[in-house]
Parts: sequence; C-alpha cells; structure tokens
Amino acid sequence: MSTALRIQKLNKHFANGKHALRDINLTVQRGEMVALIGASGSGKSTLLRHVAGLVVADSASDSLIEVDGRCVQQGGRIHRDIRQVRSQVGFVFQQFNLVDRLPVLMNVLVGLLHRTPRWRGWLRMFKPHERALALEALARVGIADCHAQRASTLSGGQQQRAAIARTLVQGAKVVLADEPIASLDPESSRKVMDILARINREDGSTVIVSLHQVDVAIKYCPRVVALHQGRVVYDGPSAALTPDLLRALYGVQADEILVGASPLAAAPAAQPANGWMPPLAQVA
Ligand SMILES: Nc1ncnc2c1ncn2[C@@H]1O[C@H](COP(=O)(O)OP(=O)(O)OP(=O)(O)O)[C@@H](O)[C@H]1O
Repeated sequence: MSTALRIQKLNKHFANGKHALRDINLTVQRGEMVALIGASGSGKSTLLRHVAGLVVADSASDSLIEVDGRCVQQGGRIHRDIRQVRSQVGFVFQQFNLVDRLPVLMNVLVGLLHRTPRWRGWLRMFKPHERALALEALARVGIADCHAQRASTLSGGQQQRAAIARTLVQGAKVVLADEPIASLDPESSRKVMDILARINREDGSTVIVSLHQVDVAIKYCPRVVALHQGRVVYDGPSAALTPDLLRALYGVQADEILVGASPLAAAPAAQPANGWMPPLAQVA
C-alpha cells in the first residue's frame, strides 16, 4: 500500500492571529475514503485547502505536505512544481465553483485544462474525444442529459455532481471534498455521497471528505479524523466513534456534530476500495 497524503507538523496562524491548525500529522493511504469531521471552525476547510496548495502553512516551520509522494508545500512555501501536483488533486467545494453562464459540458471540460495547450483552453477548443470523455463523466454521475444546459439552471445537487464529473475528467487520484453536501437536501446529499463512494471503490481514488454530520461520516467512510480547535483529537475507525466518545472529545460541542439518524444514515454503507482499517489512535 502506498501513501496518498502525508502531512507533518502542520501549523497555521492567520494574519489576525487565529491559530487554525495545530501540529497536524496525518497519513492517508491510496484508496482510502476518510471523513474529516468537527464542529464549525474546527479547521476542516483550512486543512483541505493546505493539501490543495491553496493556503500556505506558517513560514519558517518544519511543516511538510506531500500528495502521492510529491511535495505540495514545505516550511510554508508552495513547491515550484505545484501545477503538476494540483493536476492530481480534485477539489469539490461546498458551493460547487462552476461557471454559471457556461454549459455544463464546458464546466466539466475545465478539468482537462491542465493537460490542454493554453490557447486551446482559452478558445474552448476541445477535441471530440475530450468531449466524449466529459460526457462519459457526466453519465457516471447521472446527469448526461443536462450537458448542454447552463450550469446556473441545474439544481444544487446536479451542480455538485457536475463538479465531481470535473474531477473525473481531470483524472484526479486524490479527491478533496469540502463539505460537499452542506447545502443540499437529503436525497441530493445521498446521491453525491454515493458517487464519491463509487469513485473510491471503482477507480481506487483516495477520497477525503469533510462533513458536519457524524452519521454520514460513519456510513460512508471506514476512517474518521476528528478535529477540535485545529487539533486532531481522533483518528481511527468510524465504527468506534460512539456518542459517548464524541462527548468525551467534544464536550458540549458534540451536539453540533451528533445529529440524529438522518435519511442518509439508513441505507447500507458503501465498501471502501481497499478495506483498510487504521489502528485506533486517539490524540489527546
Ligand atoms: N482567512 C482567514 N483569516 C482568519 N481566520 C480564518 C481564515 N480562514 C479561516 N479562519 C478561521 O480559522 C478557523 C478554522 O476555519 P475553517 O473554515 O477551516 O473551519 P471549518 O471546520 O471548515 O468550519 P465550517 O465547518 O464552519 O466550514 C476558524 O476559526 C476560522 O474563523
């Protein structure tokens, strides 16, 4: 088994002095599906954005972030080959990040820009086989019939599925999904989570998804990393995350992530790509 993500000694202070990430050490193996949970403000988005190289860690530190053995950033400096690393990392945002006025197909083709000559990208000149690839990705997420519509005309759930299709054409080995279901209804949320689980299972992609709801994390992800005030307070099997343990880890904040059984939690859980279960490791 090889390592998809390695984070060492990651600390982040924002300009306003907020210490958002505290000594994060985390390793994720290829093919894992990992949930990142924690109350609002615990650092989930900040952590994922560091992995994508969108935010830099504290300077003059020993921090290191690698994806698939390639350096994203070290000691608070983004690596000079970041474009190459980014081409391996798909990012799914809570608010979809599609270009509203462009057709869905064109939005998905954006995933190919990293391996398309710039002039072709600017002119939006994609080849027939590239369009076929995008259509295939849209079919996989169940919205091929919407390919010609403007992105703004899709429902939130459909837009999120288009955003996932974009990571499929990108050929991302690692998919980072930052609260992808936070603004969706339960049915759309289920479809989006099912698709992420399928990508993990069928393509062997590593999926790291931040979630507010612990029940959804337990249903879909064999491994959970829990953050509290910028620290990893739990890293282990989701099955071991009992309400009592969550209350011990989070105190009164546990109620924020301990939602009752949602419709998403009722269906059978998806199987992970590699069935890997990390050892239970609690960090004080
Ligand atoms: N650009 C910024 N400048 C200053 N503080 C920031 C900035 N971005 C995030 N923070 C702070 O860092 C902390 C972690 O924020 P982050 O968005 O990572 O949390 P989160 O767990 O993703 O929260 P949510 O679930 O509400 O999205 C919060 O206290 C937040 O206010």
